[in-house]
Amino acid sequence: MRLEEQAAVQIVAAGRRLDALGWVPATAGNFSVRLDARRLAVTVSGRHKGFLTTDDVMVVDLDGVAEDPAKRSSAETLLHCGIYRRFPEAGAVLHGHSIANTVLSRVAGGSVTLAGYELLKVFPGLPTHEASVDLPVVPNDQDIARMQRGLDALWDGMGAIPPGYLIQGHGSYVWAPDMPMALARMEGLEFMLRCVLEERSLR
Ligand SMILES: CSCCC(=O)C(=O)COP(=O)(O)O
Ligand SMILES: [Zn+2]
Repeated sequence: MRLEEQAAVQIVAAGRRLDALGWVPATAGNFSVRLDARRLAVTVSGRHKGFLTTDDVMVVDLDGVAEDPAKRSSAETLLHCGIYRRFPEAGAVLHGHSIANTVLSRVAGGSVTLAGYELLKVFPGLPTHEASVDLPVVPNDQDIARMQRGLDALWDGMGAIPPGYLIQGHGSYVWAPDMPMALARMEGLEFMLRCVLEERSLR
């Protein structure tokens, strides 16, 4: 199977998985896989991510320019490109809109601290639960290029950058070296966000 076809199959399967978990309601969410040093496979804009076919995946370059100009890539393509440009180890990117990530992103301020959870081990460099990750929360913006510039400025000022972030009132982005690992990170992250939400509701 060609690299593009393999990536499309992985993206279709990821959509089914995240839809089953309720994290891509309506036409929310978008996914991508890096193909090589300058290209990625990404979802077509506006499709329901639980019902994707391989035709709903297209190829763009790291500037977001489509190989097939007849297709329109995700409205958030430049956020995927921003991750692949910045993090050479990133091989797959997932974006979802869960209730937990949306609610927490609205009440959290500039970051959500995840501390003491066994599932922190899904993130790189955290071999124990005795760790803490400050997940950045950035303002939502319909100007995606401007949002990416804000992220780049934020990352410039950070030491260790966690492989994910939240967008206020919008959703989460997570990346990893490949799609299975990106799915694991998203599931781990969403589990911890749900825990944070439930713990807050007990206070
Ligand atoms: C109805 S969801 C609004 C757009 C969005 O946030 C999203 O994740 C999906 O956009 P896309 O263009 O990738 O389908
Ligand atoms: Zn979105």
